[in-house]
Amino acid sequence: MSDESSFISHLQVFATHPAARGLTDDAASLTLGGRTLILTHDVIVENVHFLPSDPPEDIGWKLVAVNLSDLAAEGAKPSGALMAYNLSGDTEWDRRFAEGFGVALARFQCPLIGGDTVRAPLGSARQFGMTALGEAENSPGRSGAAPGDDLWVSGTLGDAGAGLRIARGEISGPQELVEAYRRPTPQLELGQRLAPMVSAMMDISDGLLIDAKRLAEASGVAAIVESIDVPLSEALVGLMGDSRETSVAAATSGDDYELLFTAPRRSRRAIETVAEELNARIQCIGLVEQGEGLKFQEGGRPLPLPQSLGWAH
Ligand SMILES: Nc1ncnc2c1ncn2[C@@H]1O[C@H](COP(=O)(O)OP(=O)(O)OP(=O)(O)O)[C@@H](O)[C@H]1O
Ligand SMILES: Cc1ncc(C[n+]2csc(CCOP(=O)(O)O)c2C)c(N)n1
Ligand SMILES: [Mg+2]
Repeated sequence: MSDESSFISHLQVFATHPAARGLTDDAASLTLGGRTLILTHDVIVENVHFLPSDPPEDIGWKLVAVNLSDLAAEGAKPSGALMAYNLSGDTEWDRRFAEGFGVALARFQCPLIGGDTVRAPLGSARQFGMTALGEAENSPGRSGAAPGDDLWVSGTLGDAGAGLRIARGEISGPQELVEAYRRPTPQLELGQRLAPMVSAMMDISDGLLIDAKRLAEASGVAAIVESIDVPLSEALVGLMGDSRETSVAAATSGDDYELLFTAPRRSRRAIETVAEELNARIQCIGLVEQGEGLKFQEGGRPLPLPQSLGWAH
């Protein structure tokens, strides 16, 4: 168990309010006066979530995107954001961060409604927090996947993981992949449209395999992931080749901020129609079975699970 999951399990003992949903979901779901408020809070830290060399505008954008991605997973429409800022000691850097933060809020129609600003000790790592609030009529959660359901994913995976390696100078490759790392797009509209059709949904922040395992655990089922069906972009295939290694890296690198969801087979057509209407890419990458845990396969034949299924703090 990672330090992160062990710490969350200490909190789970007393987070018994129904809104906490056992701390197993992407966001809290608080019912107030007959309406459902979805709440999430994410922090991003220098050298953990972003690089010191990333443009400050992109870091501001990323803070918004990673939070709104948790709202997307709950099918919520953003209502507002609160932001926690540590002054960096460089006023131009701070201005550029605010610019990117504002551009992202405008793009995803999420008003800034408050926050807090402090000065951190000189030389400490930059870190920023945001609370996002949204409203949802249906918020699927992770616990409703049932045997026989299809397992779906939106977008392409692994682009941000490769982009991070390019940004770090470990490999050279197209800027498009670096952009996927620096400027993820939360799938808000897709999440809102899919929410009434799916049995479970979450966003992929830590990696397809680790997140699929979490979804399966929350639902008390087994998830089967087919490596051949892991959606890869042309840019990624062009750089890394269309191999098992590329699919495994794409399924474990994280930072994708795409949606992972399950739905009964009878909903296939309706799901594809929504994706077509939104011009969104979706791919059926496996299925849900009775049992527990995660199974990884290639062309139907079992593959050993990679040593690391994804990111854990
Ligand atoms: N310090 C904390 N206090 C209260 N709840 C927490 C804390 N840290 C995590 N949680 C809760 O634990 C659950 C899992 O948190 P986590 O940040 O891993 O969310 P996630 O959606 O799986 O990942 P991501 O935020 O990357 O999308 C969530 O319900 C979250 O609200
Ligand atoms: C500089 C740098 N090194 C590594 C990574 C990879 N990474 C860090 S946290 C995370 C999961 C999402 O975070 P959380 O679980 O906190 O929401 C991933 C995939 C990165 N983004 N930047
Ligand atoms: Mg999440």
